[in-house]
Amino acid sequence: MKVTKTKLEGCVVIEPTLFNDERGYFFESFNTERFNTAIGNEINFVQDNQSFSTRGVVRALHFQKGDDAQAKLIRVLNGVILDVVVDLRPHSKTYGEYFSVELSSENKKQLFVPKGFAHGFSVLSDTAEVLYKCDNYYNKKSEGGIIYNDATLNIDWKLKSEEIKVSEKDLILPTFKSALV
Ligand SMILES: Cc1cn([C@H]2C[C@H](O)[C@@H](COP(=O)(O)OP(=O)(O)O[C@H]3O[C@@H](C)C(=O)[C@@H](O)[C@H]3O)O2)c(=O)[nH]c1=O
Repeated sequence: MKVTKTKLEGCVVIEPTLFNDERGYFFESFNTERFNTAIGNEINFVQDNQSFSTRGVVRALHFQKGDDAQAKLIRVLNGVILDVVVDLRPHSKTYGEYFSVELSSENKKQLFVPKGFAHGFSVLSDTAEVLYKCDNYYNKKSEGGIIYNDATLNIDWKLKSEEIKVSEKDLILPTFKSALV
């Protein structure tokens, strides 16, 4: 497996080793030992989430607060997404910066996002199924978020503004500046 660091310390892109033969392909989509070695930390994933979305959907930008903060490992079963993370760690040298990467069923890339980041994605294919592991359980009371089109972050979701579809819940999220005070 190939592990590539990103400009945001702790966020890494993982590309599993693929075994092709006349039947098709095989790969280990997750291996605790290899994963922990790759990121240099011991992560205990406790919840898997799967979502299906159509082109233009933007699910963003989400995080859980305090003790409920979640590290996530994201991959795509079908389709293409632009996965986006924003560094919310106050003492980080990349605080307030974002990183994006295309994850697809074709490239089989996975993005590991440690605690301390907001996460979201846009759907660039007709449909997309996204699967991600979390190292903490969902807690509605701890949910936090930032509006997807925040002017300070200025995220390029690789979609035309008229095709973007956002949930009612996500449309009323605060700005980056007001979310963190
Ligand atoms: C996230 C989550 C939601 N739910 C429920 C709450 C709600 O009724 C329904 C849909 O929830 P949401 O609208 O929050 O789903 P969604 O907008 O897909 O939220 C997810 O977005 C991506 C980008 C993330 O990073 C995730 O952590 C999560 O925040 O599912 C759970 O039961 N468990 C969970 O872990």
